[in-house]
Amino acid sequence: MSILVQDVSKVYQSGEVQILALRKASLEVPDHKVVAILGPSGSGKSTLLNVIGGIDRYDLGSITVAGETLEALKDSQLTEFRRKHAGFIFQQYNLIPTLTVEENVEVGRELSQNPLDMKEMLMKVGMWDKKDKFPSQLSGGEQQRVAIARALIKNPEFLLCDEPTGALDEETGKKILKLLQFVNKTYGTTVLIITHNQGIGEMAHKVIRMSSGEIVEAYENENPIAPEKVTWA
Ligand SMILES: Nc1ncnc2c1ncn2[C@@H]1O[C@H](COP(=O)(O)OP(=O)(O)OP(=O)(O)O)[C@@H](O)[C@H]1O
Repeated sequence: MSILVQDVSKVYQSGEVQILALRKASLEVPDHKVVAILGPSGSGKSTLLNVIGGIDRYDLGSITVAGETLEALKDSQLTEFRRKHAGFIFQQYNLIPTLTVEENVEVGRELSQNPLDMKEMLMKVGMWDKKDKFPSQLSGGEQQRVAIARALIKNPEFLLCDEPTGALDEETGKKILKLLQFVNKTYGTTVLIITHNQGIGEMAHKVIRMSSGEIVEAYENENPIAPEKVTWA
């Protein structure tokens, strides 16, 4: 099992107020799957992704990812885990504006002991011919492709995507989903996608729905559909 989350709870302290962002969440994700995480704003989706990826700590429960039990790791080991195993994609791309496409992807490469080839990576995401451009010279979809290349060049086992198509129109968003599905098939990367778009669940092997910090529904799709057929909402 590539990801095993067992009864995980997380509390945020906001002044006097305690917010229970995760309530005994449990989840199993086998290797090489695409998982969609659905749920309303504030339901705990990002918190779940962040604890799985080792960005955040949790208060109770256990998470095992790629054979590592995360609550047993010291901070430096958790950083090492994150660098080695996890790639992150965000809605707002988070590219460095003063670096070119190639230099941005190089940032991801430098984090890895075993990186993939730069040219191959930029060809795969369709950005080789724009390798010397700066982020401001690219469309949103192109910037997201660069962000995907930056996350992938270190050859992570997991790609954790927080609203990867949230800032994109339908046509561009579907191209990004197609790229994520391609990555899953080609490299065997496990892909977790947070989305408000219910339709994206149709292309996932597994769908989970969150509400008020709980995983209230989990089901599997026997035949995930192609991203271009996803109902866009
Ligand atoms: N750093 C923080 N400090 C305090 N509260 C937080 C923090 N991060 C998240 N929360 C709270 O925890 C709860 C879960 O937030 P989370 O971001 O995981 O939800 P989400 O489902 O990803 O929401 P969205 O779809 O709006 O991104 C919310 O009530 C949120 O306000």
